[in-house]
Amino acid sequence: MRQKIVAGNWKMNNDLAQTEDLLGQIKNQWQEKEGVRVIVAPAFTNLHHAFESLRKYSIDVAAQNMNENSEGAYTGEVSARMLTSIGIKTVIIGHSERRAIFKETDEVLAKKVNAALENDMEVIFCCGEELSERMGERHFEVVKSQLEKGLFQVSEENWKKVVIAYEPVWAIGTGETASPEQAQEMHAFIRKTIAEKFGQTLANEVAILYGGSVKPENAQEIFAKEDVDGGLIGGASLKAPDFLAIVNAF
Ligand SMILES: O=C(CO)COP(=O)(O)O
Repeated sequence: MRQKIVAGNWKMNNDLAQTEDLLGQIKNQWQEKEGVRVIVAPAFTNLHHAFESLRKYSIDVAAQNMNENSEGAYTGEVSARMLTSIGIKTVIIGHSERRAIFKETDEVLAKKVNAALENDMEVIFCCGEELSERMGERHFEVVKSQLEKGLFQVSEENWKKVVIAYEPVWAIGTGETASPEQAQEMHAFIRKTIAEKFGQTLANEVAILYGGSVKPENAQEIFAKEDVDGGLIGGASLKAPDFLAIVNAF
């Protein structure tokens, strides 16, 4: 469903005490911002704590990854059912770090998306090109292919549970953001690509977030763009004042 979203991807940061501390700061300074949905994604070990801690707040908790299988001999992995059993209903799938470091292919990501949706979870599906691909003017082609191979198997009915995050790899953790115009251009392209396959009405209903060095200083001009429905925030989501300033940038 199209909505404004600010999601914090904490990545592999924060042990339990640090998680308690950051959540405490967020809660202390929390003022619900009408029309903006806020999500935090701590590491697996802290999901249960975060979910319980935020129960009385309108802040959702997401996982950063999950395995595509339902159960079995997959040492070290976590299934959709394990997540839903502790209240987690949203999962980030296909982050560029998962693709690059953990070699997750489009095919595996498609299976993860299906497994999440079968378990009635919401998916935040990440896509985005690397610097060499942008320099070679292949960025549209790359993102289209990621969407087609990883996401376009989703039934029309299930699109309600899909959020897309466009995260150009060259802008992640580098301090370099895509310009608001570059973000808008790609977001419009993503919406057009969805419209071509599933129709404009459905495409208009999909929330598309931007991620990559979003900070309080640049959030407002990025979020002001027509096809940008919010942000997936890395580094700045680890500091409560910065994260909440980004929420308030809407
Ligand atoms: O990868 C990101 C969010 O998923 C973005 O990270 P940064 O905001 O640290 O660039």
